[in-house]
Amino acid sequence: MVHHQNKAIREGDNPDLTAERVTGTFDTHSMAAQIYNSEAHARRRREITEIIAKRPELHDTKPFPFMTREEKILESSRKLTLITKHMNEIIEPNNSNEMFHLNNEVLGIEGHPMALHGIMFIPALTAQASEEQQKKWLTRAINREIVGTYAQTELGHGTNLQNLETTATYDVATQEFVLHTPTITGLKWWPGNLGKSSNYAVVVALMFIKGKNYGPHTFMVPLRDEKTHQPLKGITIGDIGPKIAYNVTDNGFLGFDHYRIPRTNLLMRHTRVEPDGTYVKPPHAKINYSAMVHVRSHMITGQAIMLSYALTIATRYSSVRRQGQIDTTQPEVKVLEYQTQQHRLFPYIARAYAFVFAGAETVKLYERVLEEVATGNVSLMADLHALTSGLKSVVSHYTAQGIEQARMACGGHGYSQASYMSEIFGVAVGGCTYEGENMVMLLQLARYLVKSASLVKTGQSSKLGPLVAYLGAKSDSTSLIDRTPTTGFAEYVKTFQHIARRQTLKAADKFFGLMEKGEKRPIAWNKSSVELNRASRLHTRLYIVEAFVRRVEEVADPRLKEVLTDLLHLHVNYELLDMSTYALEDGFVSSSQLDYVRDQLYFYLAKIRPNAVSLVDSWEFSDQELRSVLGRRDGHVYENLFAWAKASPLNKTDVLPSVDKYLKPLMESARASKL
Ligand SMILES: CCCCC/C=C\C/C=C\C/C=C\C/C=C\C/C=C/C(=O)SCCNC(=O)CCNC(=O)[C@H](O)C(C)(C)COP(=O)(O)OP(=O)(O)OC[C@H]1O[C@@H](n2cnc3c(N)ncnc32)[C@H](O)[C@@H]1OP(=O)(O)O
Ligand SMILES: Cc1cc2nc3c(=O)[nH]c(=O)nc-3n(C[C@H](O)[C@H](O)[C@H](O)COP(=O)(O)OP(=O)(O)OC[C@H]3O[C@@H](n4cnc5c(N)ncnc54)[C@H](O)[C@@H]3O)c2cc1C
Repeated sequence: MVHHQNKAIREGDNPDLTAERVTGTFDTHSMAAQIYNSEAHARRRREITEIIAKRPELHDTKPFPFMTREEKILESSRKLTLITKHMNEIIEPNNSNEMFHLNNEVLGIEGHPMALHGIMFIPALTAQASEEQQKKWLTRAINREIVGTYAQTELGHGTNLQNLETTATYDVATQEFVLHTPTITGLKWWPGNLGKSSNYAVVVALMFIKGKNYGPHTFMVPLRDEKTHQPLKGITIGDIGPKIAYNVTDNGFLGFDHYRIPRTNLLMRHTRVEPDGTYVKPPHAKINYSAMVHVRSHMITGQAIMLSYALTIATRYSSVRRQGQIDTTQPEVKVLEYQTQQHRLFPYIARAYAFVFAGAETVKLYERVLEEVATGNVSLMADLHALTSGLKSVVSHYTAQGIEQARMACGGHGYSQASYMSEIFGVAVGGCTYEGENMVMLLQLARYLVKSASLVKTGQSSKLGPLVAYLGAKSDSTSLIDRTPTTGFAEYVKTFQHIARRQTLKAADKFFGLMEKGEKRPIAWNKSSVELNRASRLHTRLYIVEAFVRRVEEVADPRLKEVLTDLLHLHVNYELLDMSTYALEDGFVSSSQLDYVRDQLYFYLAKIRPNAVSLVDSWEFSDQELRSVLGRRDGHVYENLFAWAKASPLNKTDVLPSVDKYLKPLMESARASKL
């Protein structure tokens, strides 16, 4: 038995796909350890996949696209119950990374009845509930004695939290908060699993004490009877209906009619209200936004995974799909041979790697900030907020674009739900909206950048934090890309720094200039906001490049280092071309330098070509996790597409009731009228 570098090779696979794997120059298990940030976790992922493969009760009973929403929810609940019961036989207790993988394999990406329970409800209680409150609720939540969600967004307001309409008015006499929804637009709207599954929620409401509005605060609120699951008196609750995707999650609505909860249901780790109504303010005004920051920090990796699902499907399929010739004397080629196909897919493969490396750094910073905040040190909260706001927006935007490119790269079959592309796109693109609409979050980062620009302009660059220190540096007069002997990636990084710095300072100048001309601050802000968001994007893309460079520098295995270096070359050249307007407009990069960048791009497309399949295989998605006929590991696409079509519910009978009822009579009457 030959041992190949690519560990996905099996006998009996489509030979076209095997041929791709044989050309791989690096060990895919070792690359998985880079992607999943540790050899141990990558190994555990494989072990978990194997355990699941041997347990048919954890497999889908039929393809998701053939199920109704109700069937999917039932099926998902069945599997959720099983994995909850048998969790300790499959994953290490309380290992959230393993849990994430188990969920993706068994439950899939369309959500499940406890999605928000793990992603936001438990994190909100962990970060915001006092020790005493945690004893009361957190243990029950972890044991799944209760199921919760995070209810913040309303029908009328999602972005502007200060204008939420749900109120929590403190009644000193009874020591209770009275939750109330005064209008239709004040109904909570969107919270995942609120509609039908949760019996508790962390609810965000404007807190009023003795007539004073203290702004948004978080409350632990029982919604349904723990025994009957019936809504409690004073609660109006239900599902908001089908969405673009993610339909196994019952996003819901919620209204309160003068609904009373004890004072002690205000989450009081950082904020307190004494029995007499005295308010004790938190060490940082936005400390109770932590559940959002938790998801924003983790969703970078989540988005990278969804982008990689689509790229795995498209790259494997492009290796078995033959269409047309390049040399007309030769047989039809794999569509992956076309430079246009490579240009469509490979830069996104590089982006997916870049995103997962940036995501790992973000989670590390998040965990550090979480620990520090627990001890009262809030000094890094603003940096983390700025970083995650930018990354969340940039990564989800390019992820959606990349998935759509991958879908189109699969031609007509990409449009079939057999590819699973539409669901992957629908789920991923939700990330552009949830946890803060992308434009809004870019503007949050812009506030941080403008403050930093102001330090530069006032000669206080030494006060800049590490993430923005480059703003205080001076650029060379022009980029030295292609002008110096090999300088690694340093020249590219300097060029991206120049572009981000120039745009940030320019946008800040515009904003400050408008104010100097007499515009009020918010008007000046609005009139500068497109330019400010451009700065936020460029700053974030610089961060992503730097995270990629940092990772490649750390890699010791020479084979991995070589292919990751190739990917990084592709990434920096592609990114620079993509933002070339900024580079050209002040002459920092010349058009002849861009020709060099273009040549480099084409060179690295060709260099990566033999490793393309191995690069996507390295994510080690099982067929169960991918749920795509086109993306099958074995490459046997056509026979399985035919089997899939035959299994379509419409093919259960040869003649549909609709034909009997309508089409047959229509044709019969048409024939009769001709007689
Ligand atoms: C392996 C582990 C697996 C874990 C799995 C985890 C994730 C998996 C991946 C994917 C997730 C999958 C599924 C989840 C699906 C859906 C869940 C969705 C949930 C939701 O959408 S919940 C609702 C989210 N809503 C929002 O995000 C609303 C957006 N709006 C806001 O955040 C705020 O309104 C605002 C825009 C930030 C403004 O805040 P506001 O208080 O009104 O503003 P100002 O008073 O003007 O203050 C601005 C001021 O405050 C600073 N600030 C704001 N936020 C923070 C913060 N969080 N930390 C620190 N500082 C903050 C800001 O910087 C400004 O400071 P200035 O100094 O400039 O004044
Ligand atoms: C799949 C999904 C799951 C969700 N899950 C949850 C959940 O579990 N819990 C929960 O509470 N919520 C949830 N949400 C709600 C989500 O967080 C909000 O929809 C999101 O924060 C955007 O708010 P919005 O809908 O009010 O958009 P809006 O703010 O109305 O945005 C509309 C447009 O206005 C622009 N805009 C708004 N304000 C500004 C501004 N200040 N400056 C410039 N432009 C602006 C936006 O950029 C956008 O183009 C979910 C949403 C989705 C799609």
